[in-house]
Amino acid sequence: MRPTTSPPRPLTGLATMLDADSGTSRSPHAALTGVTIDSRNVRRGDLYVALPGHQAHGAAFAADAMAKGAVAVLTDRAGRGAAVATGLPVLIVPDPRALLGQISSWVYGQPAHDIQILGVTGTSGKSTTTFMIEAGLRAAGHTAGLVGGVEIHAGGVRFQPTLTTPEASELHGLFALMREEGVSAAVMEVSSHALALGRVDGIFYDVALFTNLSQDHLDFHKDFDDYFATKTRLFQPELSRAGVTNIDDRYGRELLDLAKVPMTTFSATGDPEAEWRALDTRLGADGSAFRVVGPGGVEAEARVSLPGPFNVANALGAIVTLVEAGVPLQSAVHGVGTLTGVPGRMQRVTAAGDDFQAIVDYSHKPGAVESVLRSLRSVTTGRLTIVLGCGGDRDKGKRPIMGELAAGLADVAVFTSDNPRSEDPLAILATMMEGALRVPQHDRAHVIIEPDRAAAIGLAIARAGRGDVIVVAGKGHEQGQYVSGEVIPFDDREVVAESIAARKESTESRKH
Ligand SMILES: CC(=O)N[C@H]1[C@@H](OP(=O)(O)OP(=O)(O)OC[C@H]2O[C@@H](n3ccc(=O)[nH]c3=O)[C@H](O)[C@@H]2O)O[C@H](CO)[C@@H](O)[C@@H]1O[C@H](C)C(=O)N[C@@H](C)C(=O)N[C@H](CCC(=O)O)C(=O)O
Repeated sequence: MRPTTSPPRPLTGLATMLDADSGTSRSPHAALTGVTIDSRNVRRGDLYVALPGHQAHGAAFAADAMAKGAVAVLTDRAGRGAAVATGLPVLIVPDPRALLGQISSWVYGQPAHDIQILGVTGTSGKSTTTFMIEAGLRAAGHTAGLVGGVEIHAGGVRFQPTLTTPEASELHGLFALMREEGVSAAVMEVSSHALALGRVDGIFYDVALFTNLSQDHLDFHKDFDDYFATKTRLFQPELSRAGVTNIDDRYGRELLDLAKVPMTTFSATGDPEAEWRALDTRLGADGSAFRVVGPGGVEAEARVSLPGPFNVANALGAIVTLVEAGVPLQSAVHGVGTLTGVPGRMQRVTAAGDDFQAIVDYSHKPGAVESVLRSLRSVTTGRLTIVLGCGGDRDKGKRPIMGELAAGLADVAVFTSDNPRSEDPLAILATMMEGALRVPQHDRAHVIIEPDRAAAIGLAIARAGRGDVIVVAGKGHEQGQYVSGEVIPFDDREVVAESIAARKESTESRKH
């Protein structure tokens, strides 16, 4: 699979004549075949949209965009000078980002109108649920598409994304690519950044799903209320036809009062108030079985091949979303049950014969860390070890919470670096330790501080005993570590596999 900062594009954009008069343009008309906000990704025929940013103004790259073949520039007053200097046709508007979705949709020939689109929002479970929904769409005979933080599937084209929800210019290009690939229905993760920044403008969701909400992204949102309010925007008639919500989650229940589209409720704990419920749930180490009961007494036997109660909630949310989108219940249940794994989500790295389990998981938020530890506890016969860190230059409030959860729920907690960015890793770990110390000593995990992530993983694997479960949390499918402005190649799954091999080698050499 191709990792990319420059995603594949549709073969054909809609060549459209743009009337623009910059006063200095060489040509008053330009044929547009694409849109991009990043000069590094410009293709011949693109409209380059120069946006103001945190580091720079996009207009600073307008000349670069022109050299790569951009045929016009859309920007704001601040970007005018540099944009006009290119000699290209220039459009000046007060807020170019506010137009990005509609313009991109128009340039690519409104591809999102030709595809049934389902959206998934919430703090945890978005990626796994989108993979489940995609499997259900396929089971119902759709050529399916998927857009999310782990992978993008546009029919036969698959690649790795840079954002959970792409910018609007990229997103409409993706839907155009999907249309070319014959995709009839697609599911996508909708992040709160996307809703706040208008990345999904010009998209209409047939059904939108809310999974749950817990503390995250407070570096971007003013406070938790702002984070929740942003999520609720998806459930307004401008963006979606219908919604599905998890009423086991406090915010999923509150959403019922805030949504302005018809909502369907579900509960994985069998709450009688929910329209759809999971009953007789049987949790197992490799997955769970449960009975889905819906309105009018409809029911089906469901199976999810991913462990933990949170995957029962993900599966039920996926099934209800599929049914609301017109997929027959039996196809939805069958499709969801066929999913056997999502890269970097509770991904087992140890082999069947190993006497301990090593799992890599993307959990990097308090809610996710808590549910991963609670569900792994139920399948651990030995000690439960977690290796985790907290990102630098991001939501600092979650650091002590993560430290407290790890120290309170695991037997061994190894605190290590996870994208320290510009911060001192030891300073981040010290704040996590403050949280760990809130746990009374007799209940507290054995806490080890090792800022070198590879050494931390190696240490956890070397100490593993029979029946132990080691979860390496935070990175999941990601393949880099952000350190002081650089991305250093790092894949937890590879490092875990290498540590297991090193452990085997040292056991063998001790035998001889
Ligand atoms: C912190 C943040 O949100 N940054 C976003 C922001 O970057 P910025 O303001 O720093 O941009 P900048 O570097 O100043 O550049 C200004 C403009 O010049 C353009 N540029 C820049 C350099 C160049 O050579 N050529 C060029 O054209 C840039 O594309 C940009 O439009 O504007 C960019 C484009 O407008 C975004 O892509 C970028 O998202 C970054 C990559 C990011 O990491 N965002 C994260 C936080 C995010 O969106 N996360 C969510 C949620 C994840 C989840 O919960 O799963 C997501 O949906 O992924």
